[in-house]
Amino acid sequence: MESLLKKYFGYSEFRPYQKEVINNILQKRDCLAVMATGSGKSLCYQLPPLLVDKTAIVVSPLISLMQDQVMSLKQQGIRAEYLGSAQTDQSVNARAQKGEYRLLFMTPERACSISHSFWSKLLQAGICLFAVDEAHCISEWGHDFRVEYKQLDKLRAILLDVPFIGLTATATEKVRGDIINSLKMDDPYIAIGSFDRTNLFYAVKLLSRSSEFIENLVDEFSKSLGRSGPTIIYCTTIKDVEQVFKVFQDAGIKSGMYHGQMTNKAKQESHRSFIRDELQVMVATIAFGMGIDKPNVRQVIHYGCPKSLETYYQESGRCGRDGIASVCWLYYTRSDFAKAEFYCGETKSENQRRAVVESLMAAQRYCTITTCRRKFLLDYFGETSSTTNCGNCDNCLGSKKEHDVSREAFLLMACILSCKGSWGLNMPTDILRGSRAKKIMDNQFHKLPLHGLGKDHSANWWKSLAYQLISHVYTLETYINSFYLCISVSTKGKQYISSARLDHHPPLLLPLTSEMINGEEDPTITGGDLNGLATSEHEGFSEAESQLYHSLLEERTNLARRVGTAPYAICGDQTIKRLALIRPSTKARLANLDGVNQHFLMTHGDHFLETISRLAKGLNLSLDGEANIPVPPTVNIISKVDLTANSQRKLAPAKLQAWKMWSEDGLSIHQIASFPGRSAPIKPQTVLEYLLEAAQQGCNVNWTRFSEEVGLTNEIFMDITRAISKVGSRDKLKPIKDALPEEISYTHIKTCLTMQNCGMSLEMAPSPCIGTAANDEEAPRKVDDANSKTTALEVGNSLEGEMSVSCGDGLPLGKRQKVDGPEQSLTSLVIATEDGIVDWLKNYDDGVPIHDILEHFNGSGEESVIAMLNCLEGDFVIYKKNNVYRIL
Ligand SMILES: Nc1ncnc2c1ncn2[C@@H]1O[C@H](COP(=O)(O)OP(=O)(O)OP(=O)(O)O)[C@@H](O)[C@H]1O
Repeated sequence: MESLLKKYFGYSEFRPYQKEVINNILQKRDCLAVMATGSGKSLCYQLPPLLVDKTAIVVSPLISLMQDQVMSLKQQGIRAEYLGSAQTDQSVNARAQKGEYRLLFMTPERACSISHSFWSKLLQAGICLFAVDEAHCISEWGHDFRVEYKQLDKLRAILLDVPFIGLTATATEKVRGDIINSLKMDDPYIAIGSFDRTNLFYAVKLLSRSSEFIENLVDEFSKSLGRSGPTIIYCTTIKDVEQVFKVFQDAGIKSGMYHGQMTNKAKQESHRSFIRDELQVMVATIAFGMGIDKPNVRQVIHYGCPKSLETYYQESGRCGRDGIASVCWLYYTRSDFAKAEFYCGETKSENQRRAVVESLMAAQRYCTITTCRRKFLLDYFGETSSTTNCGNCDNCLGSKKEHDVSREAFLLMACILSCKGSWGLNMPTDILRGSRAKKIMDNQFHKLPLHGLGKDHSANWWKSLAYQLISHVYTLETYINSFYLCISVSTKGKQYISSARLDHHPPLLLPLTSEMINGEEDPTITGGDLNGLATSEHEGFSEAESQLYHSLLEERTNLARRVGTAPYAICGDQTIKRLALIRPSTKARLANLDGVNQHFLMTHGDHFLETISRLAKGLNLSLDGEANIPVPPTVNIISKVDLTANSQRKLAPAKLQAWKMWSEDGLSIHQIASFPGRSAPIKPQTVLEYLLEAAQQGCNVNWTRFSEEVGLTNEIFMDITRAISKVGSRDKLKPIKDALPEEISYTHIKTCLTMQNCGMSLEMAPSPCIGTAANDEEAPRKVDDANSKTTALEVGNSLEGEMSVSCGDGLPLGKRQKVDGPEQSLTSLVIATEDGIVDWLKNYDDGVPIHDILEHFNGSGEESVIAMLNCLEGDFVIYKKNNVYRIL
């Protein structure tokens, strides 16, 4: 499963719940996935068809959404299409029913009207799942109810044995129940992921709806231009869209607009330009809601509070779907909350009306709280969050000091209680401000002792206080007759009142909102907060890397234009970030990056490698920077010096020091162990291990000298080689030791294995050293092998001049790997070839670490095996995850 994830999507790991959902789908179980926007729900229905080679049907509410998904999937080398009126290719229908597409998208209307014969043919070809995307549209309790979604249950009777999958980012418990019932799901597997979009910064501000505000917004945006990334500005009315769009356009900012009164063609053009990064800003109504699949939107600004908290979560969730830090600003006016009646206009049932009103109230709360906004959102969606300070919203970051508002809170709550009956917030506010309006006089409220006691604060100040009291549950706001908000004092509030008197109140500390401090709605905007975004996106970049990142983004845009697709469909911003940070120089390194899939590598790999190399040179940046993922050295021919230098960097200081003392200073193992400069002597065995590891890592070792020191004779070397052959494995030392005479020690075995690991064949085996610790110049003795056909010494003799052998010595492969005659079977040396590696890796689903691969292919040198692995990786035949190689 992981292999296909890497091959098609470029990712090396599943995100939470993806694997579980996929496994359940494969077992044909219905599933409901409620996972945050941008959490990777799509993958749950995209991967199964590739795993089982059947078609996945995906029902999606909007043509534009389907078109974008199909475009991206095609860029990933996946056969995908959509059925619908906008489909211009006449052959799609016929090909679809033959099962030619792995993913087939359609609207709910289309799904319900498709002929029986289409379904039966496609069923014959194979349907692996029926996914309902944006499944909350099925529920009257959802914020986006669509009648046509309700019809989908009809398909259960046709698509027998096909698992149904509901996917949504926003579903309260009620909505979840509705989805399950409506789709007639049978004991579904339910995955409820976190709603927390940790990369999003949330902020809210009360605004004064004025041209001054919009101009300020444009100013602020212009300051961060070029760094702020694609932005959506959502407006609540078409009039606002047109006004905001005009100001942005007049300021020379590449902007587009999108609303329901535009022609389809104009909407499509606007949408297309935005996803192709031709526009910096899209000013839109909710019509540009879930239809936008662009993962690199960096800011979502709401000019006016949306009609529900679900809508806000969904729209703000368009931002930063690729996981990069992004910003969501909401500017609201109080009049936004007086629209309940308007929003209920099209509702059909009392249930729907209540749902609409409750969601609007929740949105209002979200705007007016002074506590953590993230926590509020999470609580609303039923997720318990332990933190009260997320550190990534305006309320958590702002230094809102608490003030004692006991007197004012007492007055307001006492006034609400005195009014009795069901009044909105205006009534107690007006009473406190000393109003003598008709409604006050008619109700005799001017005679209340509290009348006029709150003159020193504006009406808005009192309303803000009221919202604070609501969010701290001293007061409550409830709807009467669905639309009219009525304020009352909660039990907690009543307890407070009873503990206080007119002239003495226990302290009540609450943070003041900006409008309580500034007095009025504020036409200024955020004061540089939009700028903050640009910095966070470039976290971890040096100046030059940031330049490279932007040039690569530009390169991707140009490439996308040539190919006729959206830049994000070529690869995500995260991938471009990795490219700018790591700057791979070879295909293997490129393949190893998260986000790089086979299609990208094959289609654009060379182009990006060449671009990175050229741009990095111009910016004086080295290639192959430090990656989080360790990358094997791409060695074809590496000189001894290079390799040793490399290895030295990898060795721990103590080991490196031991190796230097032994090889450069000529000290013996014993001398090193008890070297006077050492704070405490170490065991000779430890020194020996250090030296063997240094050799494994590529440091030059004079094996003649080493063998002399450890008493490894030629006979012993041969005996060990034979024992390994008999045992059939090099994995464990004990069985090898048991197969040998007593006098042959573990040290001998380890030395012999290390020599083999270092690519030494018998041919290269240092002859005199394997003699009897005599001198190196001594003529080689002839040692009979078990079959007494030929001798190691005779073969080894020919290389006598190369007694000092380094691993990774750059010797021609053939020369190093050659093992003559019977020695080959005798020693079980396995020579690496690309096919051989692939065949062998096929046996290990969980992959094999490099160490084991080298150990298995003991007939080849480390660098040649790594070079082969690199080639295979670059060709997307194998891939590496957590330093383990697997077949793709
Ligand atoms: N396992 C993964 N590793 C890394 N990135 C992933 C993984 N799965 C998905 N993604 C990426 O996450 C981003 C969001 O994924 P996706 O579009 O599936 O989100 P979604 O949950 O369907 O969001 P929405 O509710 O907005 O439709 C995409 O860029 C996708 O490529």
